Amino acid sequence: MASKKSEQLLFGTFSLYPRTRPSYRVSLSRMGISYTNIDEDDEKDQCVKHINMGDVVGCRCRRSKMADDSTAYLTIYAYPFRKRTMSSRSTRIRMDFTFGCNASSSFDDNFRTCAKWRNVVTRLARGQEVAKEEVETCTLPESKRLLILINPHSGPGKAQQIFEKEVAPMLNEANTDYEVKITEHAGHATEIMVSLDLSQWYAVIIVSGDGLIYEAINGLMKRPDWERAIQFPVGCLPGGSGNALCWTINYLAGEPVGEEMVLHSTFILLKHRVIPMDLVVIQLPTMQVFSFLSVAWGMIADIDYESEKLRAFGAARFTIYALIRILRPRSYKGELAFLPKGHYTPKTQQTIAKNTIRRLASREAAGSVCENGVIGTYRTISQDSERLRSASVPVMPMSSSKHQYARDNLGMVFDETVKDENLSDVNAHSSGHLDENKEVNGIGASNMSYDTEIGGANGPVNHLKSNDSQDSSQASGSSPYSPNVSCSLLPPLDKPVPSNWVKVSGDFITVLATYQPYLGPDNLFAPDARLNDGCIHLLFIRSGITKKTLLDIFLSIDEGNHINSPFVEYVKVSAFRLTPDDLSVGNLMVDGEHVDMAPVQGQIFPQMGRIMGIQ
Ligand SMILES: Nc1ncnc2c1ncn2[C@@H]1O[C@H](COP(=O)(O)OP(=O)(O)OP(=O)(O)O)[C@@H](O)[C@H]1O
Repeated sequence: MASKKSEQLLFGTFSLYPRTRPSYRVSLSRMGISYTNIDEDDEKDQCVKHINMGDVVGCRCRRSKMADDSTAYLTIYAYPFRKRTMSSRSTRIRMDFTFGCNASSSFDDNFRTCAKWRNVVTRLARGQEVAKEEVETCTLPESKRLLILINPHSGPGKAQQIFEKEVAPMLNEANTDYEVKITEHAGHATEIMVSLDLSQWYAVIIVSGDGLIYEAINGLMKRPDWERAIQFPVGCLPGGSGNALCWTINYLAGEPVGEEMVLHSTFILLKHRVIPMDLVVIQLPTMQVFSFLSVAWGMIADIDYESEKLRAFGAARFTIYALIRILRPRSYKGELAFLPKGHYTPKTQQTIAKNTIRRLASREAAGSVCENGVIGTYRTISQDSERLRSASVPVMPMSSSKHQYARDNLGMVFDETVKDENLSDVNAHSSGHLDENKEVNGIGASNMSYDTEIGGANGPVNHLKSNDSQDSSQASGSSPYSPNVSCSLLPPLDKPVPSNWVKVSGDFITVLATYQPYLGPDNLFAPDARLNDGCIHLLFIRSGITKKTLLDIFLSIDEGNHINSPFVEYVKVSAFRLTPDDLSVGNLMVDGEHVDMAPVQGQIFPQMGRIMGIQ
């Protein structure tokens, strides 16, 4: 396996722009690109340098603006980890490497060489397999556009600016075609997803907070073809104030969280991976929604909803409001019922094993290796190291016979939108002779149609099929729930839960059902949760604890240590029901959206959706 990764696929002699000397021997393997100075006169800089394929997002061929220059250029864009100054933490930084090919006196020949390298590098950077015998004929991956939905009012109102300044340049580096739509009103993303011709797009990318992701997912579920539509990949970039799903995706991908979030989230998108994501069907008396994040009641819901008035503070609004609510705690009466995944033992009867959480300690990246074209990161967990992402591969094979969306082969487009500042690292040392926008007539044109896609949607998951044992009232046509998803574990809300469910009643400070580790910046509520682990992670805190204890619990959420508290019950379940006693007080939040206070129940639907991420 190791030898296959290091197998040399291509090699050649190049210069390193902007200099024409020395010459470098450059070789390409599945692990990356290595280059060594082979100019005997130049004794400096003789060591082998390596660009890790896992760090590469894209590659472009270019030519000089000088008409008589026959050199063709290959620019590789990579985002390796670098230690931050004055910090033990690492974040990715942008680097570009431009190799000049001048082996022939003919520009066309040199360009063909660069195009061959570009095609192989682009595929490897996206984690696609390239066999040695395919190298000579390898083309760019097929292309479909990304639909970018931007909410101009999310978070501090900077989503559009963030996209234009930080995201668009990276998409261009990776030759990714996209179209931007700015949402015009609340509910617009739902409308777009209800009527979108999904076959024309690779994925929808939400540049907003979790509210717009919720709209997009529920828009897909409103379609007559919802069973297939819900498999349409959704990606996200942090433009809101909470951005819980972005935190989760970065965390589970082994990328840094909380620093340079836009850069790291975009980096993940450019790997073009799609992975399954659990959804939870949430039923209230008058509606049914499809949740990807959480249901919160009590203190956590109060912080989320009532801190809206502090929106201008960005993510800090949650911390400020949490402190206010810890000083003035409220409790709420109700009954919580749930169907545990295994045997449930209340916390008071358990031995609390402190410091045993296998959390991912995401800020302690210790190094990186490349595997399957994706960088894998070792993170320090206590004294051990745990390998993340080693098995990361495209979820949906390109050749899947179940692929439902017609492939869209776009013609060659030389990207006119790439601005000179994308070349700044190179041009800073040059007289700006490279001309990326100049069309290379006829050369390799058939190879230069490009594609943002490696996967696409798979066929629908069978667990969504109707189930006759489902509650009859919902199947009878009198149900307010649409579409008629088979919730075999959930009785009608006005009927008692089955006897194998556990019931807990009394006064609660908060109840949280979540299916993602992060629920917001530094809010690692369920450190063990994964995007597709088939579990609802149910946490609840009962009243009767001191403000100091409550403060300690909240202060330990950023590392996920709160689940070790004897006062925090934590259980993995398949379904739950929450019945508040008094519907006139408190807040109920589904995925951060406020809903009318009412009894609520939910059931997990493993791998119902698709998300762009790396696992
Ligand atoms: N053009 C618009 N004008 C007003 N509201 C909009 C517009 N586009 C979308 N919305 C609404 O804005 C709401 C808030 O968006 P979103 O949740 O994405 O951001 P946020 O609340 O800042 O982030 P987070 O949920 O991460 O805290 C959504 O419920 C959405 O319906």
